[in-house]
Amino acid sequence: MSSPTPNVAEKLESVAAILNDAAKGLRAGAKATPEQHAVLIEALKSTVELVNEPRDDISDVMTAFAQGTIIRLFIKWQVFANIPLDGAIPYKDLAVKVAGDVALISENIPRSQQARLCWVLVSTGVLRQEGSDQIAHTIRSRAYGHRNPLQAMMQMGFDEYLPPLLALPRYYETYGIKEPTEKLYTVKAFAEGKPGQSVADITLADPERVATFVLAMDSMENMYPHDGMYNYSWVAARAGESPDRALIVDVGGAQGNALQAMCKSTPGLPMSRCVLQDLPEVIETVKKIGDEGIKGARLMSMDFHNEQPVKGALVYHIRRCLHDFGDDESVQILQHLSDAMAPDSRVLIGEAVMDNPPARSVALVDFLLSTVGGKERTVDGFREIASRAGLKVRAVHQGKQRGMSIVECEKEI
Ligand SMILES: C[S@@+](CC[C@H](N)C(=O)[O-])C[C@H]1O[C@@H](n2cnc3c(N)ncnc32)[C@H](O)[C@@H]1O
Repeated sequence: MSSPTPNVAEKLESVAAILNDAAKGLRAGAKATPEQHAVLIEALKSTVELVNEPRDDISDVMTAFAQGTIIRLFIKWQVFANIPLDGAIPYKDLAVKVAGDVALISENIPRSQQARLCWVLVSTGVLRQEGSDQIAHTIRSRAYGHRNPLQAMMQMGFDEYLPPLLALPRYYETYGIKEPTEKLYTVKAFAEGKPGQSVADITLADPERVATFVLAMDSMENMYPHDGMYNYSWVAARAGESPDRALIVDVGGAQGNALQAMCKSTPGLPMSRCVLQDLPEVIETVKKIGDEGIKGARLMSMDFHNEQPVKGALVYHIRRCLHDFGDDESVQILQHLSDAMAPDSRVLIGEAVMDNPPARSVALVDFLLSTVGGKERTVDGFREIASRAGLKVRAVHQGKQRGMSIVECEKEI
């Protein structure tokens, strides 16, 4: 490492203080809040980046490639599922168990190969080796052992986003170096050899992909909390005015976690006056395996590219949907809400609002979204699409955690 500059030295001292606090908290038995955890992770990552030299960056990138690929393979081959939750298992027993589940492994992958793959994860602390021949879970690997939102998130990240990234050089050679906003000619469609098909059509053609997508949404709920950004008490206060009026319509609301959080944190806001809207495949899944709480809402299949079927609701909430689309389509989606609104209705857009330059997580998501024709936006970007849809931004409500805000819009009169 070259000698640190004073700035780097100061930064290292400030990280030392953060680490000291974290260690004290651990000793006192306190569980870090999500905000404290985020501060710690950001401090550690940004410090590594301060001292990294190019060869360290390259090594980090290669490690991430290898680790992500092996985790994905191990999910597919049921390797994580066959490591006991407590204690270790000899590599040779694991190979036999996995071979029992997936014939391909016994034929094509020698036992030693499994250890080689495990060793990468052992070297990065995802798995733990005991002695010279046994392997065990760590807190970082257990979640990949069974079907759950985090496992689905990892699977979706790899399967849905890596192929378009690998296709980017060819994509730009083919279409030229410009913003990929064409909804039928996305990087994803190109990567899958399906130019001319929308991302939704490509994904919806495969029910397994949809199921993984729906499940992965659940883990994103924790990454993008609902609470603390917007106070819905004014909606509850108006519930008695007209009993037939929908109070909140959650457009593209997936399994309804946002509605559940709103009703839970707002006394007097009844779920029965809320509407959960999503594509038919998603609404059917919610009807079958959704939380009991959300089944109290009106569950409505729809397509937000078409006319909004619920007219005059007090609030149209649309969270983490517009970022999947370029400006023209987002304007069209907002226009359908604008057309359905009463003069006192509000549209609440839940999205990351980008700073310039944006935080790491927002910049990353924005880049990934570019492969499906979507984008994150700055406040001005939201003002522009709102105004094109006949709406005016009243306020931007920011949460404690960066990465999610509510952009509150009203009809422009
Ligand atoms: C990124 S998810 C966001 C889900 C949820 N609002 C949240 O904040 O976690 C986008 C949602 O939009 C839904 N969606 C996509 N296209 C749609 C369409 N044309 N009409 C209605 N919903 C759609 C998806 O099924 C998915 O549930």
